[in-house]
Formats: sequence, C-alpha cells, structure tokens
Amino acid sequence: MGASSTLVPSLSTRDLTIRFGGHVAVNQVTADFYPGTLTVIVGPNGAGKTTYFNLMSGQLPATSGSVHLHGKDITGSGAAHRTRLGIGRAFQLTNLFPNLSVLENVRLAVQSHAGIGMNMFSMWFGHKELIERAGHYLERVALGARRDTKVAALSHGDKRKLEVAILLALEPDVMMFDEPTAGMSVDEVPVVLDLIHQVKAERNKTILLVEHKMDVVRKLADRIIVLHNGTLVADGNPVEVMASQIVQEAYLGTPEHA
Ligand SMILES: Nc1ncnc2c1ncn2[C@@H]1O[C@H](COP(=O)(O)OP(=O)(O)OP(=O)(O)O)[C@@H](O)[C@H]1O
Repeated sequence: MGASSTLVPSLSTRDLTIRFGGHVAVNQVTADFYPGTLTVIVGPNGAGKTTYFNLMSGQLPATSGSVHLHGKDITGSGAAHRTRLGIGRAFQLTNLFPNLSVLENVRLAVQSHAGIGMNMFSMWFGHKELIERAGHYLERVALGARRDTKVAALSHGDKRKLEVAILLALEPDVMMFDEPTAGMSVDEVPVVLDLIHQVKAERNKTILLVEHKMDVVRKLADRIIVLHNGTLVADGNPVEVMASQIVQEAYLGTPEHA
C-alpha cells in the first residue's frame, strides 16, 4: 500500500523547524507519513536527519512548526507522552536494561503494552502468557537462543535486534528506526531487513528510517525523503528521487554513499 491509497496520514510535520543558536538544523520541513508505507530519510552528514527524527519523536522541542499524530497536534508533547500515543523509536540503546535477561527486557515491553492498551486484559494476562509472547518476538528477530543471556553480554548487533523485538512488543502505529543495521554482521542484516519489511506489510505500520547504506535504502524504501542543510530537497518514489539531479549532486554522487 502506498501513500496515494490512504487518505489520512498517521504522522505529519508542518514547517517543522529547529534552530541551535544561529544554525537552522531543520528548516520548515513539511511531510506526511502513511500507514503501510516505509519512508527512508537520507542526506549527507549533518543534513538534519537525526534532528528531524528527534523533533518527531519528541526528544527535541521545535522552534516553530508542528507535529501531528492521526491529525492531532502533538507539538507540545514530550517523548514519553508521544510513545504512549503510538510513536515508537528503536535504537536508542538507552531503552535496554543491561542487568536483565534478553527475555525479561521483552517481557517488560509486552507487559507495558498490555497495561497501557488493555487494562482489563492486563489483570488476567498471566506471567506465562507474557513470557510466551515475549519469546515469540525474540524468535522473530532470531534471538530465541539468547533469551536467558544478560543484555550487558550481548553483541552490538544482538542489542539492536533486541530493540526491534521491544519495539514490536510495544505495537506502536509509527515505528522509527535509526540506521537499523548499523553495527550488524553481514549475515544479521537480512534478518532485520526482512522483519521490518514484514511488519510494514502485515501490520500496516507507518515506518520511518534514517539510513546511510544505499543498498538498504533500495531494498526497503517505498518513498525517499532527502534532507540537505536542514531543508527537504526531494520527496517521492525511490526510482525518481535517486535519479533526480539534486540528489545526485547533494548526496548520491559522493563515493562513500554510493
Ligand atoms: N544539540 C545540538 N546543538 C547544536 N547543534 C546541533 C545539535 N544537534 C545537531 N546539531 C547540528 O545540526 C545539524 C544537523 O545534525 P544531525 O545530527 O541532525 O544531522 P544528520 O543528518 O543526522 O547527520 P549524520 O548523518 O552525520 O548523523 C548539524 O550541523 C549538527 O552539528
């Protein structure tokens, strides 16, 4: 399903702007993000991709402009409130409890989701069911064999897979991924990419990615947004955007990103 087939965006930004002193890191960015669509945000180093993500997830307050979730203005909401409203972001690594097991980390997310979304449900949703459901998410990210390992002992790649499992367990409408395959070994990358692809298709989620690797962009993107010096310079289907002159000059022409 693409943007054109759904009328109501789940997440929108309008003239979203942030200044750090005299520097405008994100400059009047307007975009709509739709269920069932995976949008990749690309751009050169320092273009404002992470800052734009931080503005949408609530880690940073906007200087001006607005953010809307299902049509509701959430510009004044902080990150924790936005998470409860349905914006989930993976790969902040800070979400993990290093001294608990892999399974316990996901179990807490399952429990948190059950508690927030279905109060009655959580009253009779037993420990066994929580563990089973957590185990299911771990299998999906190919971490089943590490379920009893303490998180502190995981490799960087496994920590990232665990964050995907936690994000899945929280079932947010909007899923944001910062470079989901960074730090992963070559054989781990397809597991996570396939999973993101599946989640988009099966659950009709709105998925946003910041990604540098162009092979990952090509595999996953339904749509690409290009930021350059904080400004949105291209927005559209991957083939058109990648072929556009502004992208070739601003980004894809640089050998390290090709
Ligand atoms: N807290 C901050 N204070 C001051 N300047 C900042 C702050 N955060 C980001 N910037 C600046 O804003 C600009 C955009 O940074 P940002 O990290 O969003 O870029 P990016 O596109 O994600 O880059 P990269 O691809 O290297 O991660 C940069 O010039 C950066 O130095």
